[in-house]
Amino acid sequence: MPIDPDVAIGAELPEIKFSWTHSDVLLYHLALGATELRYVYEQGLRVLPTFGVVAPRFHETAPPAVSFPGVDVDLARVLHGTQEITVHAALPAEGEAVLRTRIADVWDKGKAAVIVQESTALTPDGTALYTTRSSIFARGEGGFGGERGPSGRVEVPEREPDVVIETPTLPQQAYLYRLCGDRNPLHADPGFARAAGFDQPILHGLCTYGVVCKAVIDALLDGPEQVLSFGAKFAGVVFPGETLTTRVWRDGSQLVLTTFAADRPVLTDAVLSLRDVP
Ligand SMILES: CCCCCCC[C@@H](O)CC(=O)SCCNC(=O)CCNC(=O)[C@H](O)C(C)(C)COP(=O)(O)OP(=O)(O)OC[C@H]1O[C@@H](n2cnc3c(N)ncnc32)[C@H](O)[C@@H]1OP(=O)(O)O
Repeated sequence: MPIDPDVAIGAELPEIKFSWTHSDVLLYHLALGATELRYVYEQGLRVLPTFGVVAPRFHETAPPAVSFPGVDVDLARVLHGTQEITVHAALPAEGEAVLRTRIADVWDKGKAAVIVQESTALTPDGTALYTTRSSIFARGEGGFGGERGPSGRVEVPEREPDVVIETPTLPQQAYLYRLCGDRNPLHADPGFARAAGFDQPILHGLCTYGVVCKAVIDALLDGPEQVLSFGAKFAGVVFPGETLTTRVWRDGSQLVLTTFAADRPVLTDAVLSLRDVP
């Protein structure tokens, strides 16, 4: 059975020990389309909080395998569903850490399975650097008799957005972003993309996630250190070269946002929470 929730839920995945340098951070920022000196030059480098989600596998060159205890799914069926990161302190430009991950839930959506993972990155002295919660949406893998799970909708205010941000992506964005540790052929190989049901390769969800987080920081915040957490649902695919339109509402100590590509929602249920920076 490709999915066995009794085995999967609660399973601990092997720890990942990892380290990163300025060069990794610079490449990550460039792959998001950064041109600002504070993101692309090692002196005075500011680290985007979303770097945390790619840092553990940054040097991976093989396509990801969707194979965990109780889960064995063809990569072509899988889409990134949701992503959240909470950074307990601003990320340094270099360091080392260990990532501990468990499968938190497996939901049965009938036509799909949603596999939820939670991870914590700890520094060598045991301090929690950041935590993440993410899900993958495995098409055609539902119907195993599991619970349906929550719908997880975030209310968007009815008023007009406080700010609207336009962010172009590059035609070669996915080719660049592959160098940040996700060599899923879905983002480069037209034949693989067609077999997965798309007319052309699609952009990595985590690339959209990083591009939008950066755009919001640059438009509205004092810097990346002000982000406590950022979570979003990948509600629609983005094709490299499309322009992203992000509608942002201020809501106390958080920002609620929705991102569109053309008129299609691509990031929904998106909330960026602010840290009090002294
Ligand atoms: C170990 C490594 C593993 C590999 C990790 C991934 C590697 C990466 O390289 C892969 C990627 O980056 S893929 C690119 C990023 N992701 C996307 O583009 C997905 C975009 N989303 C979609 O196409 C649709 O929303 C779609 C198709 C996701 C859902 O659309 P529909 O089929 O129309 O579903 P819908 O009828 O709207 O909802 C059915 C139930 O599913 C829940 N749901 C919907 N979208 C979800 C999402 N994105 N994440 C989690 N759950 C989601 C709905 O809530 C609904 O459940 P319920 O009825 O209980 O509310």
